[in-house]
Amino acid sequence: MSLPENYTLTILGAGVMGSAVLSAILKSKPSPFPSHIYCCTGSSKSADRLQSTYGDAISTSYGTNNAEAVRKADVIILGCKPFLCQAVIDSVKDALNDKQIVISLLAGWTIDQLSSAMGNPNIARVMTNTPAKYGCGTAIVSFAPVLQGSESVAVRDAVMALVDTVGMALELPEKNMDAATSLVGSGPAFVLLMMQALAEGGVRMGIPYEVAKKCAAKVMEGTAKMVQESGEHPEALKSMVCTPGGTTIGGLMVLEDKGVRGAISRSVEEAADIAAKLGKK
Ligand SMILES: NC(=O)C1=CN([C@@H]2O[C@H](COP(=O)(O)OP(=O)(O)OC[C@H]3O[C@@H](n4cnc5c(N)ncnc54)[C@H](OP(=O)(O)O)[C@@H]3O)[C@@H](O)[C@H]2O)C=CC1
Ligand SMILES: O=C(O)[C@@H]1CCC=N1
Repeated sequence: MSLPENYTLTILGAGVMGSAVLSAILKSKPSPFPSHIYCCTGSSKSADRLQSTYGDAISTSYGTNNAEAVRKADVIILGCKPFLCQAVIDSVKDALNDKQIVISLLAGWTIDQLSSAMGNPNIARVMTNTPAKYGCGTAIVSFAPVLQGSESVAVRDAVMALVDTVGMALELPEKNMDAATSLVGSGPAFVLLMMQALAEGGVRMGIPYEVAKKCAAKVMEGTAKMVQESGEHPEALKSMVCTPGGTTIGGLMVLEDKGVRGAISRSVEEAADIAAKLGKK
């Protein structure tokens, strides 16, 4: 199984995540590149907004007109909210066929659920995040059993190339997807809370907010880069910051006293538990 040369891509539910992935694809121009991209929404207002943002790189539709865009699709990126998924699928049911490749961005919906709802076994389940829009997102990809064989290597490569445009795409078994939903999908919100708290600490001590925000963002960016480039364990890098009797060890002791480390780890666990329940509602 492989993708047709000039394939058509339809994003069914091109909201925050669907359009973040669209931006990444348009910017990176992966190969093979779709010859036509359709973006489907629920409302005319959202369709108009997408059309004015992306111009003639895409065609848009909404509501009952989405069926036509879905009928033409070789690849469908499913980007609706989990609780609307069944209704969205039902609204285009007659336009679906079992040769299409479906890339789901949804939290909670398993490959089995998607497969039976869409009448199609060719599912790639993806969890990515909002930084995708800027090409610095993360994505975890799991393939349905029917796409795991050597005869589907071209499809897997095409899907990975498409998804890798968000920044970084890694493959994991589906059993890790709820954890990935939390770590990768929700992760930016957890990090933003930490970033805002760092900035506010600076403001509390007299630094103007705009400067504090820039510093907090750059400290996080720089620290992330240092972890990636050095390959060192974060604890080893952390100990290099701690001068004996100095400022950092004092600040870290407050964080440990308040249980921040456990709270962050448990927030990942809590969000993953919620993800596991989302598709069952
Ligand atoms: N937001 C995030 O950070 C992340 C979200 N996700 C997952 O991504 C998915 C989408 O979330 P998000 O992008 O935030 O949601 P949005 O609400 O931003 O996007 C949903 C999209 O679906 C469209 N839609 C609604 N009804 C229909 C319909 N009948 N037919 C076609 N399209 C329709 C909406 O159009 P309209 O605007 O007209 O209503 C909108 O474009 C979710 O399943 C979520 O779990 C995954 C990782 C991160
Ligand atoms: O909050 C949510 O449910 C979605 C999934 C991951 C990020 N946002």
